Amino acid sequence: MEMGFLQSLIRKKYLKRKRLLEAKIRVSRLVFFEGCNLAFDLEDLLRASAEVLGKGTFGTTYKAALEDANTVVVKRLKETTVARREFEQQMEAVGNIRHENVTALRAYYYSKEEKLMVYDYYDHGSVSAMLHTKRGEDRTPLDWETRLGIAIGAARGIAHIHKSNGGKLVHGNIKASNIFLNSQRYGCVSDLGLTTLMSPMAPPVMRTAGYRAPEVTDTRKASQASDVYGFGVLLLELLTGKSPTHATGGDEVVHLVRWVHSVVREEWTAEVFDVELLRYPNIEEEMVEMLQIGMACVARIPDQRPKMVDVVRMVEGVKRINTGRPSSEGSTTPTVTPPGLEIGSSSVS
Ligand SMILES: Nc1ncnc2c1ncn2[C@@H]1O[C@H](COP(=O)(O)OP(=O)(O)OP(=O)(O)O)[C@@H](O)[C@H]1O
Repeated sequence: MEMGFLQSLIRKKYLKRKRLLEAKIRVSRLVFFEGCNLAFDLEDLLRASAEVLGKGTFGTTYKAALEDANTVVVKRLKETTVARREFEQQMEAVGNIRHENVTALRAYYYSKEEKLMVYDYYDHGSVSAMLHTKRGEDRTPLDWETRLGIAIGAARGIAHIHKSNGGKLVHGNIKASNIFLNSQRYGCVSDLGLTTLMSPMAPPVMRTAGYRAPEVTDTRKASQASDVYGFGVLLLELLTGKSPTHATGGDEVVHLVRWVHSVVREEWTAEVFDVELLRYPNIEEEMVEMLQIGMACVARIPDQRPKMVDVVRMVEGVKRINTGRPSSEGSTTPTVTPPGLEIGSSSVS
């Protein structure tokens, strides 16, 4: 539904405080990051016609069409008690990351009442939408090349995040709705660093729960190892075409990681793969290799998961199988073969 951005900001509980909010919001300014060639101020943003893209863990996300014809995405964060200094520090850490596989944070806004983050808009939608929208209907399937590009790009983006800010940065919310396609059709990771600011105390919603590493469910503390787990679930999602948590027809909710384990243990490995992928010739070996990497990333014990920098080499190696390109200079790609995943058991008929 189209509506003025200001209109959406002040509806419901903000209605009463409309005048106060309008006055206060004009005092603070949008803070832009270097290299951002967008030129607008808060007034423009408030005047823009906005469409709600969705409500997520940390707030509501809008697509805002500015009067200068630029379209941006504005994330309006839920109420949080986080102090200005802490918020600004985290925004600086995130906003200064410039990498082709990480969505650039263009600007942010902080006031006591409002916290906004401004990103580029991706008009193809998220990987989640590409994989799951209109299944069973007439749709163009996400081909294997694109899925490989998503995996490689996302891995590179996460690895870059992990070495940023003195190696201390954690994404904290890896999932398909936070991955987009960049102009080279490689994965691009969005929405980083918010868990640090706003650890959600409420139980995670179902669509987030499937990506959560087991240790995060107890401690609520995301880490680089839990990002690796989330990436592993993303790989399994790309391979199976199934959501991280999905219904089987009855009331039962199935977790993708458990489902993949059980299928691989009890049936042919080939049964796990997305039927939409079966039309592409000669990709079986690559899919099995990718499955092995995914399974290694979702190891239950955090210390047993590979580091993201190694995962990058592994997923890049998968692409080389088909292209026949030599592996990178003396690459020491670790090989991982979880039990029951021998290539011989993967006959796709
Ligand atoms: N830059 C963007 N361009 C296009 N669509 C976006 C962009 N950022 C987010 N979206 C989409 O907007 C919707 C809402 O996003 P939001 O990040 O608020 O929630 P989420 O991804 O579902 O959950 P979470 O808050 O846990 O990340 C999602 O469908 C997401 O894919």
